[in-house]
Amino acid sequence: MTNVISTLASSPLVAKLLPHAFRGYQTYRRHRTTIGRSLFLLFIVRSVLSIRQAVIQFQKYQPKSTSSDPAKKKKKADVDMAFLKQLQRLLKIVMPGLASKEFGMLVVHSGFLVFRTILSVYIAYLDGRIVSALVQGKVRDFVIGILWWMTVAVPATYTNSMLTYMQSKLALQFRTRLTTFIHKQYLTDMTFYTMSNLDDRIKNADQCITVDTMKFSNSLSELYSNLAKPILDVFIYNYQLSRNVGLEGVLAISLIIRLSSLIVRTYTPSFGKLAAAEGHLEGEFRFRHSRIIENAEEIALYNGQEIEKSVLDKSYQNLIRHVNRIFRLRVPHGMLEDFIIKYFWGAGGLLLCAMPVFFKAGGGAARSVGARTEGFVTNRRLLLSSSDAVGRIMYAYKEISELAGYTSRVVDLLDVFEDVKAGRYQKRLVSSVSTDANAKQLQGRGEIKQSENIEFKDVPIVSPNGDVLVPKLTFHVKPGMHLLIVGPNGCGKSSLFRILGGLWPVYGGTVNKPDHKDIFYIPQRPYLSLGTLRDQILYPDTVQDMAARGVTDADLLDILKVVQIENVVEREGGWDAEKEWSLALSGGDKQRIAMARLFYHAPRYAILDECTSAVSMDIEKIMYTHATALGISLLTVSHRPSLWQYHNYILQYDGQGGYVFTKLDAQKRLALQEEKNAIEAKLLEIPKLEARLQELQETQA
Ligand SMILES: Nc1ncnc2c1ncn2[C@@H]1O[C@H](COP(=O)(O)OP(=O)(O)OP(=O)(O)O)[C@@H](O)[C@H]1O
Repeated sequence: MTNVISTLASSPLVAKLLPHAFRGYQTYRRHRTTIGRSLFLLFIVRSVLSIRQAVIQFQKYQPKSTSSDPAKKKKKADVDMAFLKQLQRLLKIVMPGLASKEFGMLVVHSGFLVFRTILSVYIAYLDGRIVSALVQGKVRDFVIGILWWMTVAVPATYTNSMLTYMQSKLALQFRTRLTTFIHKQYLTDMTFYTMSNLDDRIKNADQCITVDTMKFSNSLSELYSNLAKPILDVFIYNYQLSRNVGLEGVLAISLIIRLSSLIVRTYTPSFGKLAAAEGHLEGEFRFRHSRIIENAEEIALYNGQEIEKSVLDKSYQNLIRHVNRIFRLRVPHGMLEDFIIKYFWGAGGLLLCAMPVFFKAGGGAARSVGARTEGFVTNRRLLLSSSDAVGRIMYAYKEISELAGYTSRVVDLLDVFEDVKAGRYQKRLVSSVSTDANAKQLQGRGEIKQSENIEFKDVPIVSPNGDVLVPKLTFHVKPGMHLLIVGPNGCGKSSLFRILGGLWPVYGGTVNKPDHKDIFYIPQRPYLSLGTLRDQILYPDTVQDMAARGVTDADLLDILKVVQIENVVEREGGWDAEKEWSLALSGGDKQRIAMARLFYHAPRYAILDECTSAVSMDIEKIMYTHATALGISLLTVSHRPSLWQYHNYILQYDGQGGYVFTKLDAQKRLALQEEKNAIEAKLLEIPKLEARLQELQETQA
């Protein structure tokens, strides 16, 4: 090392450069304050520019909104009158009245808040007394002060812990009220179905119900603590301060605080809108994940990982791009906020505390050193607490904005509930709707009447996209009739059942139908609920309903014997076994369980929508003959010719909006069967003809 230095020192280049370097250093020493100042100035200018840029960037950036209404889009999630109205609406739900448990908890919470402020003021005076005793060398006063300090710590720490406890309890209580209310709305009037199938506004109701309500409740409860206490603090501390240092000083500093708060508010990005948009993107991301779990088997068999991964990645990228934007916006905003709250107000506060020392305010200049020290320490503590309180109020603005975001998401959900319950749907319609006739049809409303029989009179079948599948449908089913419904794919066969089940609106004509419990529906992929094996047969009845009907496990086993699946009880571990039944049972097992469910309920009418596609012909025969023997009238959708023999009426769609509803007598049945056989034979010919055509083409080439 020494060698290197001596070699360098003796080098001619260094000898040449050294005088320049020395002169440069001398210049720097002479101007170092100027350089320092310039660098500092540069830093300030750079910071201001970056804040400006962030604000411009924020103004340019508008988070995507789900609403199609431009007026709504503009208003959503801002801290304004609309927000206050929305909040008031939710407050009525989470705190139903002055006699509610939540209001009681709020009063207790407020009591703790007041008590803590009183303790803080006392601690400020105690601090002043202790330091004053120290400065004056009064040992006895000092020790007494310390003992009091330790004594006050007991109620102070208890109050702090209770405040945290009350805040969490309140959040939980709010969430419970809101979730209970939402569940009631969501699971009545088929709202869970209509809002996802007939309306486009909320795509991820699960996210809104689970995450957004939780965030709203936490945010509301936090906000109360973060706002109520500082507001109280500001009043109490400022009152104490004005007594100690004079009202003018407190007024002057309050004015400075007010003006600087205005600056901070002006440059605060709309965190509410950003939080609402983040919630929306989180929901989308989660929804895409849940789709993969739902369709795992199909995706795996298609080997569709790559495409699913790209869909997930894209959704995640959208989310983190947005979150990153929020982070970037927070940097300059945090700087501005910190600068004003901690440094600018801090300097103002020191000036205020110095007033009784340098001037006559509060009789300060004439007092002893001990009294001046006591006054200064007390005032400074009061002031620090006061400025901390004002700071909290300022920070709370950001929290209010975020609360506005969560509020708007929850209120949007409630609005959609109300709308779909009243039959007001918002869905992007397909092009065919633009014709006048279709648009008119969508505005109309048909009649629904209670009846013993099922009867459609001039009822249009219209899909949620506004496609008119059948302009006017007329048919009926009475006890003893068994109706077969046939037609090409997508012509509206299952849609008829959706209208009958009350899922789709009746846009015209009259629908006569019996009570909901008299019509039982079995789809191609039967729904299996969470619960025991027994629950699968009873669904939607409960074990209590089963007992009330006088049905025993032995009766259920007899039903399973009819569909030849009684071994499932032993195989799966008894009636009380609980599993994810949709995974545990095969396609055929599921269809047999669904049939067993039908036999247990034995309704007046059964809708069988391709529900025997996975079982053999023998089982199919048993199912149909047993259902008929139980006196159930069947409405079957099926492409299987083997099923025709069990029906005596047919509703045949032509796929162009037309249909035929007629008796299916033996002759007609035979004719239809022959026609079907002929078509199937022709279809079988097609591959042979294609192969021959290819042979000929190859020979030609
Ligand atoms: N929830 C929905 N939202 C929008 N369109 C729908 C919805 N459900 C069904 N449709 C549309 O309604 C039309 C009729 O559907 P439907 O299920 O009644 O056909 P289908 O005759 O039973 O056909 P398949 O024989 O293939 O089961 C289809 O074009 C379908 O795309």
